[in-house]
Amino acid sequence: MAEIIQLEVKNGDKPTNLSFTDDILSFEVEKKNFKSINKLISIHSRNILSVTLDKSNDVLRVVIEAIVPKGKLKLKLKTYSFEAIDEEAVQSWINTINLAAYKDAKKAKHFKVFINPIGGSGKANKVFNKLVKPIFDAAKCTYDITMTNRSNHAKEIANKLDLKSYDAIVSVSGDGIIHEIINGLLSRNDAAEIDIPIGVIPAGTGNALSICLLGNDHGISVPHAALNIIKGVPMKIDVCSVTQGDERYFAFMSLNYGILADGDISTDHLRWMKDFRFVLGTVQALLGDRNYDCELAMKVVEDNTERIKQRYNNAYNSSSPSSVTKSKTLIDEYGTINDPTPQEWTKLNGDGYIFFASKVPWISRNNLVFPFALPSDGLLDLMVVKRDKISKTKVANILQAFNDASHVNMKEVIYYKVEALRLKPINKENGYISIDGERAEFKPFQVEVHPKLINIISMDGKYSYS
Ligand SMILES: Nc1ncnc2c1ncn2[C@@H]1O[C@H](COP(=O)(O)OP(=O)(O)OP(=O)(O)O)[C@@H](O)[C@H]1O
Repeated sequence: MAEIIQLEVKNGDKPTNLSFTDDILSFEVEKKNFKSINKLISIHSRNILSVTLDKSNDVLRVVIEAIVPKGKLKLKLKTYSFEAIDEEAVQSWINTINLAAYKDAKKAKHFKVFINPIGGSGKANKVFNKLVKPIFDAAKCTYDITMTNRSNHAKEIANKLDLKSYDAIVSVSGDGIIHEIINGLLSRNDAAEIDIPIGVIPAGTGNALSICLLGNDHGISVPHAALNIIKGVPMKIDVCSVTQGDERYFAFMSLNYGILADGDISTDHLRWMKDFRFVLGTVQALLGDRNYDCELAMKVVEDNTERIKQRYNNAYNSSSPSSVTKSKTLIDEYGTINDPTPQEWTKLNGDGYIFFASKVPWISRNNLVFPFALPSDGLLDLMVVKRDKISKTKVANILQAFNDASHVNMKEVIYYKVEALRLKPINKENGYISIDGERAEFKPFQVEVHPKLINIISMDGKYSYS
């Protein structure tokens, strides 16, 4: 039986116990508006931000700051305070609980925070002050804030930042600022030695990385994301280098050509329509019978959707990580495909509807397009839907199926695991190419995956697929 670590305290005049067992802290508090009725509070150690001893006003108090569930999906910050009886016992109890609460993660981290004031339709600053700041303060974390004042501002600062002064760089915006931070870090002279992790607060319109880290339900929840930054440990992710003409830059999410890129980028001016703009843009592209003829060359490691699925199942279903330490090694153990034997550049010429390569499983909320994407297998997942013998209705069905990833069972959807690819649109002067969700120049591009270049903060040490 697990050891119960108990501390006797007083709640008002009444003696009571704070007990900790099996990673759960539990105690009784009076029910609001019902003085004589108690309710049991149970808090998992990962939700405890800090336990401290308050000696002000000549009374010794144990103060517990925690993030507790509010309804099914939300979390809220709560403070509990009890009068301590024995100073020596309380100090040793507090040390034990704080150790259990943080495990491998560093306590009281110091962050460099970037807030994009135009991110998420101008809400990012309010999101930080109202939701993130109280949680960081309760966890005794400190921070220097930069409000970005132009495009590439975060990139320029990340490029020159004294990285030794911080435990993590935190982005309070959408995926665009994360893209900038990664590009700033990887264009430094000391890029090869960088190990500072990036923490993600979803405060933009596109928050795909946060959804990948925390799942479809929690990925846009700011308290979940703040907790993940406080309690998480670095998780390595692959980054792609993209060459377009003379330019070279880095992408951490996706490269997209075809109706999905058109649907996203061509409707950028219709942001007020929220998610509906993607539907509208994609339908327009479908009905407009646009042509996506291209030359696609790739270094294929795996070209059979069934085998790709099997490898994914081996990676994620054969072991269910129960702690941060165990899950941290899961990616290293299973994330790399054994004996990759890349074929020569395979060429796939022709017209199609979708040419979409990604390092991340979710491209947006409710769109699990790449359920086999792994953070650090050194490979890009490429999805191709060819035009041959496929109706427009079928294409619409495929798009709808992204919701529950059932498109992977449709024979028209082909997946490849590739180390590198080159895409050259043909018979077309203008069109849309989207890289990390932003419009890129309409030019041929070449992509290569670099394994484990960047660290992202994660509590679970893996992406979420649900
Ligand atoms: N003060 C600023 N004014 C204008 N643009 C800015 C400013 N600060 C940052 N940016 C730019 O805003 C872009 C969008 O940021 P980000 O993607 O993080 O937020 P978002 O709300 O998700 O935006 P989007 O809707 O474009 O995805 C970034 O690429 C960045 O270059």
